[in-house]
Amino acid sequence: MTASSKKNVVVFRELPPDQLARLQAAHHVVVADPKRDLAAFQAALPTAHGLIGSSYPVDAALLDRAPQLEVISSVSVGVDNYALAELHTRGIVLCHTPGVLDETVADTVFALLMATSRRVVELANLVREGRWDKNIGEDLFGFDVHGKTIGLLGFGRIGQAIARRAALGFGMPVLYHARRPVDLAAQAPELQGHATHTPLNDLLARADFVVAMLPLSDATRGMIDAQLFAAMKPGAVFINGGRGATVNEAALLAALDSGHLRAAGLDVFAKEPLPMDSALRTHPRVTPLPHIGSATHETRHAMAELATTNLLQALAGERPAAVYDTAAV
Ligand SMILES: NC(=O)c1ccc[n+]([C@@H]2O[C@H](COP(=O)([O-])OP(=O)(O)OC[C@H]3O[C@@H](n4cnc5c(N)ncnc54)[C@H](O)[C@@H]3O)[C@@H](O)[C@H]2O)c1
Ligand SMILES: O=C(O)[C@H](O)CO
Repeated sequence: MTASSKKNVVVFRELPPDQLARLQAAHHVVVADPKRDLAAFQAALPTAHGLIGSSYPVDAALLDRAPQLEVISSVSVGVDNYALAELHTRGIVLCHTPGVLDETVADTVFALLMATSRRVVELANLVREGRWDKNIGEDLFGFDVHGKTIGLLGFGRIGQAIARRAALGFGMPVLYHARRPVDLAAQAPELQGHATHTPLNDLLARADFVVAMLPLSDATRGMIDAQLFAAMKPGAVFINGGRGATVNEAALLAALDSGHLRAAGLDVFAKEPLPMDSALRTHPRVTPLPHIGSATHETRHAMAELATTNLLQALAGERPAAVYDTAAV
């Protein structure tokens, strides 16, 4: 890399040292997290050719401050933080991290299935708090996971990884709702005979576990509302591993409080971190997690590595490994 071909990169969320070093070897790098030092971040934008980071909204006003921007590399698979149409209009490439986190996020979702149905957190607290003074009674029994029907809202990369665990590990029939049926023979032959594309209301009426693994878009914002909760089987468990804003949280609380839903396991919320006054934080039948779907050492490193590769490729004028098609929105 010659001095003249070096470009200006702004790292707006911490990267592992080895990935930061890859960027620094090739380009001029400024590390500026807008949540810690907004002024430093904004000062770096006018000359930035590339941005890399996550969990920060990139809107038209921010893009106006960055007239030289060529590429944004998100260290996430979800792209709901980015003004997609603006990026398309301005010819700015958007990269993300599909694939490398599928199995880890599916593990997290399964942890929520197990925790909600077997009351893991509630019963661990009983032991911790010194309340295990006799054998537990039926009032604290759980609900089997194996053999139950799972209904997936969203059957993409991660939805299919959840389906593999459910069908092949736990003997669960899989129903799914997606924008279009998946060609299982070509894309997921191991799920042939196990997973069925199902009309939404039919899925909701039959599933013991309804698992949302949807991206957030204009079409999915607030999609899981009072009507959908009412259509779920009485006693169903609801799990959300996609994005919080796909759910109407007041409607979810009402479905829990009426006893219609057995429990909910949530990794994502409409507002994150979850506000202290949210009833979801302390509800006895909600297992809340702090958006940890992909949060293992191995997977977060793999995401950072892919995002760094994407950025380096784009700045070198090559097609990055994982480009998000902003024209498709
Ligand atoms: N909790 C976490 O930490 C975590 C981690 C990774 C991803 N996610 C979220 O999960 C989402 C899904 O990731 P993926 O890699 O599986 O994506 P994907 O693009 O492979 O799959 C998305 C699925 O949703 C379906 N879908 C999209 N819009 C729909 C609509 N309007 N109605 C019905 N179905 C619709 C698609 O048909 C597809 O089946 C991400 O966009 C991200 O928001 C969360
Ligand atoms: O979209 C993703 O990759 C996860 O939600 C982490 O932000």
